[in-house]
Amino acid sequence: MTMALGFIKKVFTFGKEKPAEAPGAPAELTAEEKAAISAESEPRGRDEDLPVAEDPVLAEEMETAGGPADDLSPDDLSMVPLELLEAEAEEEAEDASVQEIPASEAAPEEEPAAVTASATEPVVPVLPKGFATAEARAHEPEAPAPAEKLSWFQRLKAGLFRTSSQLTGQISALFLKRKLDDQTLEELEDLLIQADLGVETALRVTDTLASERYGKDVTGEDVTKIMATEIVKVLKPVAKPLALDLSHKPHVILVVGVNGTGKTTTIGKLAAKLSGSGLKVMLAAGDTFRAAAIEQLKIWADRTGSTFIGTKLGADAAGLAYEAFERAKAEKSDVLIIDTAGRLQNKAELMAELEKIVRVLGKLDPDAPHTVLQTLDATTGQNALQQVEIFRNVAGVNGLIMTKLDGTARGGILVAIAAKHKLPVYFIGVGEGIDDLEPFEAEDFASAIAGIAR
Ligand SMILES: Nc1nc2c(ncn2[C@@H]2O[C@H](COP(=O)(O)OP(=O)(O)OP(=O)(O)O)[C@@H](O)[C@H]2O)c(=O)[nH]1
Repeated sequence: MTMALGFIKKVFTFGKEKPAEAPGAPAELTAEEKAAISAESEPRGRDEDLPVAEDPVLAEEMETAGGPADDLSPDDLSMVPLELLEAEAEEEAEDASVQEIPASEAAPEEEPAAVTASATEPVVPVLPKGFATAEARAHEPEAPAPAEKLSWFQRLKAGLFRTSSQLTGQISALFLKRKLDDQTLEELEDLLIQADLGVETALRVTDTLASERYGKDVTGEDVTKIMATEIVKVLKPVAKPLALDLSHKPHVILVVGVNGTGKTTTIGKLAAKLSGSGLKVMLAAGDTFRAAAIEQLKIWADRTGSTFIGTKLGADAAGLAYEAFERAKAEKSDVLIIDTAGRLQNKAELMAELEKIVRVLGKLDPDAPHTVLQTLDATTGQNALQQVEIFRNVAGVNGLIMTKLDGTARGGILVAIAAKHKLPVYFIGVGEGIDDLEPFEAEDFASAIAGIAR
């Protein structure tokens, strides 16, 4: 209970205190750590420091592992405008000008609340906020204190400032001294689609508005309120805690997504939450494509007190995943999180690798991987919608985490993704720090996009 309370304290004091770490570990990357992960482009040979996994899968299996899932024909795949997506992503990254955040948006500094507990009480793992046991999904700690909530919300609002300021400015201009008619409704629909919210949500907003206010005067504020309400309706069903079935020992989480979307960092943040609540966590470096990714995960394992398993650069990722699962079972780990490569540059290889990982895990437990999480970079806009399409078909993604909602995010796309895919969104990333991962809250997100105070 001491540990559980300790963790709850960390969740409740989010943004106020140093992150949960292994004793003695530094809060930020040290110069050595940064140096260790900086040489990412240089391929290297066998890493003597890392445990090496044998490949339990026959070479011929690998050859037969290619090809898309049933509902994704090769034609579908060739239709995915990959080069276009990548070019778009680069363009978007270049375009993303840094927004100045008003001083009033700054998060206030607060002192963490003191929490005490008896050291003699038995350790009962209580899952962190944002997780639930399979039996009791609703088991969550109490709501955070209002001041803390404000701090977290301000960060999200700052991240979505670009989206909200542009959108609310355009909406106000549109409805300046104009009645609600077909013309304004059409223009509003265009604005909402341009903000990445998707056609479905845009139509929800205009339909509601038309049914309530057609022919009447409306203000920009009226419209943004209705927009926020409709966004909540889309997001609420997908804002769920990540259910862990700890009877699996381990519950296996496979993390997939395009490279650079924040897989490794998110794994580190998840590991911090889970190990901080007393669970035994193992991290497996299944991104064998990049030396820096292996090193980076090892650093996260050290920082979070998790067990690390890696292999040499270029080794078979499925072999590593299989060995990690065997070892996690033997060591009775509660949760095994497997990192993967996300290079979309070679779709066929990526698909073959991900399919093979899923297949070999299934040899040890037909239900594994129990969770397949995809990370999405909030700065990529429309691109993210197609990424979900691809990885859902290839790896059976059953949950999402959106990262980088702290910078110049284009968060509207999460609404379009929720409307289309209806996949649970478990967490959102709001920074590079170890505790910059928050459970996804529909109302907060909708208010931040609509620029509404909460
Ligand atoms: N600002 C911000 N940066 C983030 C967030 N999450 C990850 N990053 C940064 O994004 C960059 C890429 O993150 P990684 O975790 O390496 O991404 P990855 O998907 O594992 O990338 P590969 O290893 O290349 O496949 C790093 O510089 C992270 O620090 C976030 O929520 N906010």
